[in-house]
Amino acid sequence: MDEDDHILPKDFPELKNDTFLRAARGEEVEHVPVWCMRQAGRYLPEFREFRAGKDFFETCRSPEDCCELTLQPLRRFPFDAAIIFSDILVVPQALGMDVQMVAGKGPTFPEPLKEPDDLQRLRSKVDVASELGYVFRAITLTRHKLEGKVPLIGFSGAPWTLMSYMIESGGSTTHSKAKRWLYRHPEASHALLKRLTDVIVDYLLGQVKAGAQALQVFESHAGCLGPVEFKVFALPYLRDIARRVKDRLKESGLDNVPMIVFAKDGHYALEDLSQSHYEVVGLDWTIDPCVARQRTGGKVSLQGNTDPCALYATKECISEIVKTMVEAFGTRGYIANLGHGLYPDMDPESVGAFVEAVHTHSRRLLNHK
Ligand SMILES: Cc1c2[nH]c(c1CCC(=O)O)Cc1[nH]c(c(CCC(=O)O)c1C)Cc1[nH]c(c(CCC(=O)O)c1C)Cc1[nH]c(c(C)c1CCC(=O)O)C2
Repeated sequence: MDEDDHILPKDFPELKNDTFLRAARGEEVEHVPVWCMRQAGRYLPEFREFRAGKDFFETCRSPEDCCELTLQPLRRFPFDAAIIFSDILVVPQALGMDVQMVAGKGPTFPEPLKEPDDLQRLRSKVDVASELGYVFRAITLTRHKLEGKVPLIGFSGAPWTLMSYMIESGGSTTHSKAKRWLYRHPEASHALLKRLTDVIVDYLLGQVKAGAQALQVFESHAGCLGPVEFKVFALPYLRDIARRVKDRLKESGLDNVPMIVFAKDGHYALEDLSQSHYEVVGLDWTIDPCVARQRTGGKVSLQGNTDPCALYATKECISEIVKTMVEAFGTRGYIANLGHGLYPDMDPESVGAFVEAVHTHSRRLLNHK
């Protein structure tokens, strides 16, 4: 047995940089914290080298590999947070579904859910400790190996986004198979969303117990719903997750952790999202920062929202874009990030320029107050 198998979720090294956590809670900071979605990814040559020839979910099931991939971007850039290397699709796997990562195609479900009867194929009770214990072990190991440098973020996919993958089998532009369920089988849809919610609550709680210091919930497929469907099939479950995770943390005598909801292309729901028990609302790049501030009324911290493609610009341009963004969001209650994940063809130097620009411009603004 590897010595890491004995690593326990206690006696973690003291946190040295809590800027991200303070910004999430709307407290004062010395600079605006920054991290990037998909910061552990294929744009890094060391990531490509490490992952070469290995199955994606095999990697996800190895705590040592997840730890190494989580730490890689932090060795290069002064990010203010780490996000555990894993994937949102480990939850459908825990429910008993087969998911493959196909090179050049992305995630694929060989036997997707087709009709409500297919729900019987799902495990009726999911013991997250045994099905997803490998993620908890990855988090605990990474918390130790991070040496308190920055906080570690855990995450999950949101119920609607996971449901759409389980029905579509993979990526889709219309999501029409999954949306068909919403209109044709609303009861079965709610049954599935409820089951996903129950697993996600246990899963997120387990991540905090294992050492996650913040949680992000990815509603990546909010954009294919409209405001009415979102209110019925997404928002109630997102709310339920935040409320139940917070209640359960309290019951367990654990400290609250900041929770981030990222509903991509879901700004039609911004007001609702800002009142759904999450401390932070993540934004994609299609919304103006000032409008987002207005519509969320200072109730929550905001995270985002540089267009990932802005990283194809020159260093000087990136700096200007970041300056405008930080000035618009303001330095309080703000976490800089991209509006979605980094792409594999991006230049690591541009990521470095982005991080540096956030720190430099925000420090300048804060020093002039
Ligand atoms: C929808 C979604 C997925 N996974 C995730 C989402 C939500 C965020 C979003 O909206 O993008 C979340 C995710 N996936 C991954 C992370 C790790 C942490 C990080 O952000 O650095 C996170 C937070 C690793 C990953 N997950 C995946 C990769 C790339 C594949 C590889 O490493 O071999 C990584 C680094 C694979 C994956 N996983 C998924 C897709 C669509 C793909 C294929 C993407 C592609 O091929 O470009 C599902």
